[in-house]
Amino acid sequence: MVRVPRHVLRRLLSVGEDPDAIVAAAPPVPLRAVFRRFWPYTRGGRRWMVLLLCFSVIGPVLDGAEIWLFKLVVDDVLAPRDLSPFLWIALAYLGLVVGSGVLGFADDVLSTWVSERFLLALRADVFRHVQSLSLGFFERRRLGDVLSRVTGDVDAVETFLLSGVANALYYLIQVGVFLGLLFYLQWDLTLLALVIVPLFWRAARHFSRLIKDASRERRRRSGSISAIAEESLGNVALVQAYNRQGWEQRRFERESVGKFRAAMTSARIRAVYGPIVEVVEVSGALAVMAFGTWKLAQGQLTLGGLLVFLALISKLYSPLRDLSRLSNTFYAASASAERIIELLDQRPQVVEATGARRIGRARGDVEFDGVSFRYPGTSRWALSGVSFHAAPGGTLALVGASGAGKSTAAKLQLRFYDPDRGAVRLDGVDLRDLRLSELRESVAVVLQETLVFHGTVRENIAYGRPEATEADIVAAARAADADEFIRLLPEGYDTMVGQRGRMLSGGQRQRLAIARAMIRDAPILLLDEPTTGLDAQSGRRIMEPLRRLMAGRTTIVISHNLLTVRDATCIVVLDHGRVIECGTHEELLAHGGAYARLHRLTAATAPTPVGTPPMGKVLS
Ligand SMILES: Nc1ncnc2c1ncn2[C@@H]1O[C@H](COP(=O)(O)OP(=O)(O)OP(=O)(O)O)[C@@H](O)[C@H]1O
Repeated sequence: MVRVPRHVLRRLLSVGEDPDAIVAAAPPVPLRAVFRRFWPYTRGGRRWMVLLLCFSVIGPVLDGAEIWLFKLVVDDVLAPRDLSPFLWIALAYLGLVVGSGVLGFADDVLSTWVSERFLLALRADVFRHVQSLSLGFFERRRLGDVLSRVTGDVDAVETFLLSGVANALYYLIQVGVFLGLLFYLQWDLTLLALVIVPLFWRAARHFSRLIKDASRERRRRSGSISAIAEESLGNVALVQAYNRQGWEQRRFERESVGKFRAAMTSARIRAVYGPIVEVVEVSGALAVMAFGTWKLAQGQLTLGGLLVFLALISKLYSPLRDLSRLSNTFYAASASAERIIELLDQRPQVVEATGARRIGRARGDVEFDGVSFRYPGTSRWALSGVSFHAAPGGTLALVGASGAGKSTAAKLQLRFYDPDRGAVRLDGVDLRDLRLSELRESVAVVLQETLVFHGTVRENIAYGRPEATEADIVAAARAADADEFIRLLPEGYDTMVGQRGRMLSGGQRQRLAIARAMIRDAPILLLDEPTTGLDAQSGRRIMEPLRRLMAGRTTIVISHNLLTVRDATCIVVLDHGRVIECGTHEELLAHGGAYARLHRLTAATAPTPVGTPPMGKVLS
């Protein structure tokens, strides 16, 4: 016999390490913990599961009865050559077939219903949970991997919990029924047939572990593939402009090859496992046949009895084999379950305090009081002892070099993160004591990168306030100076703007964002570089709607556009996370510091303040 060296076998049946893992594998979770975790999602379908269980008992009983009828045909009709009992045996057989058909139909429909309901509940909950996570989670994780968990891995959990359990029970019941019949027929032959069970069990345990490793690697690679696809297709313009298609392709292929290898390892494990199980099974069947033939010769068994016994043995071995295979399926599916559990175990960094306060409509008094903040996992302070105050209706401008901490301050204002030291207050109340939904309702944002959803212009504006009427939408669009261009679009307010608003120009997207903020009618307005990416003319064009939007609201504006900054009630100059200057335009000019330097330079380089070079280049 050819001996395969151990190390070759190990290499064939196990997955290698990946030193440059794009997506890390989820921590292992014991099978029992996986069950406990997902069992609650079966709520609502449990009584139907009991019914399915009854079907599982009835099914094998009907199967057993069919085989029994075969024994009667051999022993009572064929052997004595007597046709008289045939009619009722034939009728019983027909009845059994019809019964099995009806049962099969009910079983198929009901089990699909139970599984799909389970998936519905789980998927909705996973998505709800992911939505509840703080911005920090999404800034750390690869979006594609999260998507692959929410879609692909969720389905695998169903295999684990419902189909898996249902099948396991079904097989167990089959084994029980057939074992009962076999013992009734010939207890000594049955005992001999059962010798193979411990062998089955050992093989299943060993191979399941190998399968689990390979499946874990497969799911991890699926996550990496989704992540790369999402990143490169989402940034297709950048990829093409920099001719990086080849590089992206190689990254994608590297992960795909990883998945392919893991799939091949799984296939090899299953391929080795199949014949091993078969050899065990055939040995058992042969032993039974030999002993059975001896008993037949001794006259201790009829021919019909032996044939039925052998038919039942194959019926018994089939669920036994399926049971041992199922353990492979269980372990494979548990690799996906681990990825879902890891997702569900993520806790939002920002949580609403119990008994959080309601403030109703805020006045718009914003205060940063000695705020220091470090992004999780970093050692540098993004903000350090930052204090400023914006009175209701006032405009506070945050200026500073790139990386000075302006957007971070905006994130803290929206409570995407909590400060490590100090406090951010709204109307004198620490944001941590406020209801999160009320805080967010108090703020309307217009971001640097305007977010436009795939949908109509109308839907995009109404996103700021879903209950807005048609008149509100048009009024907001007019105030945002967007009504005119919207009416020129092919279908006016019903025009689809494409994913991320691709059908619109940068300035049009920006005006749509202003209309959305306008309709929200919040007391606080957060403008993060609202004129970035716009040419001088478009930049100037949105100034007027912006001013209309800012009127009567507390505005925090992060801008390089000195037109907005000049009018601010207070200008805060940030540098490396610290406030280095603070005052009105005139005060800061008179002070002759960083702001005055910037102003001199921008005045010298640009005729109008709109479209000036980034302040970062000057301050840093
Ligand atoms: N999610 C993050 N995780 C870790 N560090 C971050 C994160 N976001 C920003 N930083 C770091 O925090 C610092 C402040 O960044 P921030 O985005 O607030 O700067 P900014 O003043 O808004 O810059 P810009 O004008 O270029 O938008 C930077 O050093 C940046 O590298």
